[in-house]
Amino acid sequence: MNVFKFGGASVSTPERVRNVGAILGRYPTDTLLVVISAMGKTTNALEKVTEAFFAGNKDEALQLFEGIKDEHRSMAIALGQEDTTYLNDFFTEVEWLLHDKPVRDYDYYYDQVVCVGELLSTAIVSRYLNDNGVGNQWLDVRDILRTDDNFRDAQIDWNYTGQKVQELVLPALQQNRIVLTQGFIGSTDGNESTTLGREGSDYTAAVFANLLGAEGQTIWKDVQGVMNADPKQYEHAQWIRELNYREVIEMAYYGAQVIHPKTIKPLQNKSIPLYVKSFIDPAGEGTIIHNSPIRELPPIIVYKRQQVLVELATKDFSFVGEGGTAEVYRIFEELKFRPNLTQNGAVSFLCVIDEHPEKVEALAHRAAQTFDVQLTRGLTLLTIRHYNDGLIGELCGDSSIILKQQTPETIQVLLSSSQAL
Ligand SMILES: Nc1ncnc2c1ncn2[C@@H]1O[C@H](COP(=O)(O)OP(=O)(O)O)[C@@H](O)[C@H]1O
Ligand SMILES: N[C@@H](CC(=O)OP(=O)(O)O)C(=O)O
Repeated sequence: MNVFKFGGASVSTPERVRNVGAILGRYPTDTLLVVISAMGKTTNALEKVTEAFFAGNKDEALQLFEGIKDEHRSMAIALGQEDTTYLNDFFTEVEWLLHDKPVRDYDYYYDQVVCVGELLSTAIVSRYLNDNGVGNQWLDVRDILRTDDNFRDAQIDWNYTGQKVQELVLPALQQNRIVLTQGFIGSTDGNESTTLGREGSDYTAAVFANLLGAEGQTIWKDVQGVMNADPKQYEHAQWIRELNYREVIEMAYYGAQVIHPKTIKPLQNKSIPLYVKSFIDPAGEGTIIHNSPIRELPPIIVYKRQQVLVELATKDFSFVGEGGTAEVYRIFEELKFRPNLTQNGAVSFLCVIDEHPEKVEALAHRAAQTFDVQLTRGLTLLTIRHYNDGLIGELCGDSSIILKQQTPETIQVLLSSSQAL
């Protein structure tokens, strides 16, 4: 039994959906749980619908949603489906909500609207596959994956979900060999939809791999495998044949956008190998990620752009100390926000955070009760694991270094110019 995950890029066009069929055709006897994300950039488009609705712009929200409906209908038609009425139930679920006035918080509405992206993509792909000789059963993951009601960052109830996997997923796999379901979404015990955090479909796949005791999980992407840097940001990026869980969890933690950081733990806990393979070249070797030590790794490079340096200084020249540091972390916890880098001084505390305007403002506002606060925006945080001096010089280029932190394994450099490579 294997778990496959197809991301938004792999189902973004009719050709790519057909390609998913061709990839599944390469595994004619395997039992496969297939987790799929929303098509292309649908999640971003649904976020815009939620924003308009919550801002009270009902007509705009409905109009934006009309565009999403059209795109999905066109996709279904391009895949040879004459009757697209089976999509209407999903559309209606969202439209009912958009006709109301918002009375609950933003995150709740976000999850109720955004979850439809995954429901639509899996419904369309499942039907296409069934029509074209790849028999499969579609499951609504919200009947299986139970979470708490921490909307937009819902936490999984592993016991309940494990029971449902036994009751619903295993029999479906035994009967139909291929089961298709949604990544990224779940549901509370009150049947409210939830989401697991952006790019959370990798994590969904890992949760199922863990609960099913899968032989392996494969993530199908538009790259050859995991590279030592994002090839869109660094032209000399090299493919890495083999990695271990520890290395990947560190890469993801520092911001490498290739695998969702939560994905590794459920796999590591059951020693399930993770394969990252190319949906463009499915016969290619890809990358295998497992538990064993890897002897030689190239430098691994991660850029995080749009960073903000927050300088907190005590107002009366007293030490920051344990109390001040604890206060800063309390604020981070309240805001559900994590610093990418921190540095303690005697009377100051520095942190580097993502440019998330509302959270940055809230952080500055809360911290100003205790500290003098200064913000510097538009910075780039460069992290290199297994670094060497030549590479640091090359990557920092002409940018000035504002902050540096170094261990024998990892160096992090905050650069003044977002023009840095
Ligand atoms: N270290 C890396 N190795 C490979 N790809 C990376 C890496 N870091 C970032 N990426 C980016 O990840 C992209 C694929 O991920 P993504 O677009 O999120 O796929 P999907 O949403 O379909 O799962 C690649 O096109 C590449 O630009
Ligand atoms: N559709 C969700 C979940 C996801 O994981 O997508 P992708 O696999 O395309 O990164 C998102 O865009 O956040």
